[in-house]
Amino acid sequence: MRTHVVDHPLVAHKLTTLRNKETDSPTFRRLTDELVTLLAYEATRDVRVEDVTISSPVSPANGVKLASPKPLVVPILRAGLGMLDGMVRLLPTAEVGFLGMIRNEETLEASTYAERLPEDLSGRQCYVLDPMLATGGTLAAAIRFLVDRGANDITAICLLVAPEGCERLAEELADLDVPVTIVTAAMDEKLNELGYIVPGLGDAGDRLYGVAH
Ligand SMILES: O=P(O)(O)OC[C@H]1O[C@H](OP(=O)(O)OP(=O)(O)O)[C@H](O)[C@@H]1O
Ligand SMILES: O=c1cc[nH]c(=O)[nH]1
Ligand SMILES: [Mg+2]
Repeated sequence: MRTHVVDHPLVAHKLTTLRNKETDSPTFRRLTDELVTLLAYEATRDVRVEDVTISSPVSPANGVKLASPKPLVVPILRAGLGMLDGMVRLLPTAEVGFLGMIRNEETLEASTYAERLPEDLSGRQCYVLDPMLATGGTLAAAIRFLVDRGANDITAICLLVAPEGCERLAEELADLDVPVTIVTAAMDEKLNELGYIVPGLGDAGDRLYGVAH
């Protein structure tokens, strides 16, 4: 597993405002959207393209277009939905599949409550969207789900990751012969006793959409 922390002043600037507990929900949603587009720029460095020749107003020109099969973007509900628009702005031809997952706030175990994905993911480049990689349980389960469907090229975009979650993910995925890349705006310090990322930004889903319970 490869973890790529995007080191860019605009990313750091937007992330600082996201972390601020005074930032309201509309601003949080807008900044999430903007930040994802910056992270997606890095995450799609290896997106597959094919050669094309077009005619400019002046002469023929060789170029590229996004290749088939189309990339698949998978937001993990709920909070990952806040990252979808920013991602498909960069990959307009991508298809979108959905995974609904929830972490039990007492046991910290992740469970899946909804799934709408293509049956066969072999040969597809998959981009998973989830703002928070905390204990890593949610992302590990999501990636296993995609691999069971045949995915073998997976990149996850997370706003924030915790070192404990990255370690667990690397261990849990060690038996899957599938390269996984994590692209993130920051590797934070640690998890607290409630499984929240420190300093983190709080509950991403609640800050995007309001308190769920
Ligand atoms: O790495 P983990 O310890 O598994 O935690 C991370 C998960 O927790 C949050 O989702 P949550 O369960 O709060 O659902 P929500 O998106 O509906 O708020 C977050 O969006 C991740 O999916
Ligand atoms: O810090 C955290 C951990 C899990 N889920 C969140 O939304 N935030
Ligand atoms: Mg939540």
